[in-house]
Amino acid sequence: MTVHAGSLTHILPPPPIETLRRPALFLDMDGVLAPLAPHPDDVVPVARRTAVLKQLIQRLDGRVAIVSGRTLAEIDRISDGAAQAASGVHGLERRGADGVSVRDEADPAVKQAVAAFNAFAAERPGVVVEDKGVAAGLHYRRAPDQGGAAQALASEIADRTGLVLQPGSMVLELKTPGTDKGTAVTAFMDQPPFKGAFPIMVGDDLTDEHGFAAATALGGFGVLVGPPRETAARYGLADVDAVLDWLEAVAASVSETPA
Ligand SMILES: O=P(O)(O)OC[C@H]1O[C@H](O[C@H]2O[C@H](CO)[C@@H](O)[C@H](O)[C@H]2O)[C@H](O)[C@@H](O)[C@@H]1O
Repeated sequence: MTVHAGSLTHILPPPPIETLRRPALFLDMDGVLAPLAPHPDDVVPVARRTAVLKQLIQRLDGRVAIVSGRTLAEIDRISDGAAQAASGVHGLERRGADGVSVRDEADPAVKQAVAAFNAFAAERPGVVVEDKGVAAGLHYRRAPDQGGAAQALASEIADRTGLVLQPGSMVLELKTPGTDKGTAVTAFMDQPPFKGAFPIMVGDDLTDEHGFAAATALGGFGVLVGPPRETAARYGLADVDAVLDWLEAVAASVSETPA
């Protein structure tokens, strides 16, 4: 899917709460449900996040999915197992509300990418490699001066192997081709309990633009978390605390809405 981000010249308004009818929530993890941290392992379960996820899943009859670049195992670790429906590694891993998981077959070139990333990181303190099986991540948040060299390496591997280069927040990922967060949202919306509901994608990264576009195409909207930028999202929230406040308000409002 091609993402056409709209032009943005103003701060986006917060998403509505009381007027939502049968919402389906698609929630990004890092930068949305959890604040960014120096290392991926630094992100740990938090009681407030786990509680609101459980409450929403119950009150929305299961229409809540975490849609992340992390693996399903990482999503489960950070959310304390609260989320049944989830998509990991930008749509390459998917688990429905029924608990059934599928994972795309890894492109064999991912192993080459992991080896090249490990060799790169071995000589550069602070650079972290994440092996996600179907994708490889090269993190330079703790070594920002290595961003240019990391970009050159990842681009060269992508050009040579056909892996998809996915830039993120101080990370470069090389993915098995075929999916993104938009395909994940679309696939969820074709299945119970999401089918026929009003899709809302909440995200912060460029990777989330695919989810915003998919939610919009299916009659819903996107919510951009963080500073204004060119985006396909219609609404905005300032930060993780504002996201959790909004989710708690949605949960409270749903509990008051007659079935
Ligand atoms: O789609 P998301 O849920 O936003 O996941 C995107 C990536 O998140 C993780 O990396 C990012 O968060 C780390 C912890 O805050 C941070 O240290 C790193 O710099 C960020 O890029 C995760 O490690 C990746 O696998 C995800 O793709």
